[in-house]
Amino acid sequence: MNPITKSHESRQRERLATLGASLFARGLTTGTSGNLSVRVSDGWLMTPTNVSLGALDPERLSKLDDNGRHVGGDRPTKESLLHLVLYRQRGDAGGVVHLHSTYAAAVSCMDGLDPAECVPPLTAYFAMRVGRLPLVPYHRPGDPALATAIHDLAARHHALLLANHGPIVSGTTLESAAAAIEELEETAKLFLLLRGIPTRPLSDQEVSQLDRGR
Ligand SMILES: O=C(O)[C@@H](O)C(=O)COP(=O)(O)O
Ligand SMILES: [Zn+2]
Repeated sequence: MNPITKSHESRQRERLATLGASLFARGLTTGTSGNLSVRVSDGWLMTPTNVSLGALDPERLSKLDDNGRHVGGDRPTKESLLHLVLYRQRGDAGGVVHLHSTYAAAVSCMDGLDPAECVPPLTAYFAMRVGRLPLVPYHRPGDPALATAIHDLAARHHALLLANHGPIVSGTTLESAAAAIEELEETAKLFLLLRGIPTRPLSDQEVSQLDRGR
C-alpha cells in the first residue's frame, strides 16, 4: 500500500473510532449494539462484531476488500451485508451508521405505521437530512434476507428503519450519515412526544421547496 493510501486509511480508522466514542458517550448506542463503516480506497472499514462502539481500537477494525471479503482485522459486524448493499445501491455513499437509539428503536416497534413513511416530516431539518423514511419488515439481525429486503429500497432512500430493531443510514461521508441518524433520533422523539396531540407535518409542497443535502 502506498504511503498516501495508508495515511488516508489511518485517518478513516481514527474517524470511525472517534465517532463511535462520541455516539457511545452521548447514549446513542449502549452495550455492543450498533455498527459503523466507512469507505476506503480499496474497500471498507467496519466495526467488528460484538464490540462496544465506545471502545473501538482503530488497528483492530475489520477491513473488507472491494468484493466484500474480510481481509484484515477482527471479524466484521454481522450486518456487513446490509452495509454493503447500501454502498452498492448508493454510489456516492462514503459512510454507514446503524444504531439502536432509543426513540427510533421505540418507533420501529410500533404497530400500524405507514411502511412508506414511518416518521412524518415534522420539521424541515428532518425532511432535509433524512427524507422519506420507509419501514423494512422484521428479519433477525444478521439474516442475509434483511440485506435482500433493503436492496430496492436502498436505491431510493439513504435512511431506513428496520422493524423491531433500529435505523440504518448512509451518507456521502461518515459524519453526514451520523448527522442524519442523530436527526432521525430527535424526530422519532418528537413523534412520540406528539402522540395524541393534533399535529401538522410539513406539506408535500413545503418539503419539495427544501434543499436535500446529505
Ligand atoms: O442488532 C444486532 O444484533 C446488530 O444489528 C447490531 O446492532 C450489533 O451487531 P454486531 O455489529 O455484529 O455486533
Ligand atoms: Zn442492530
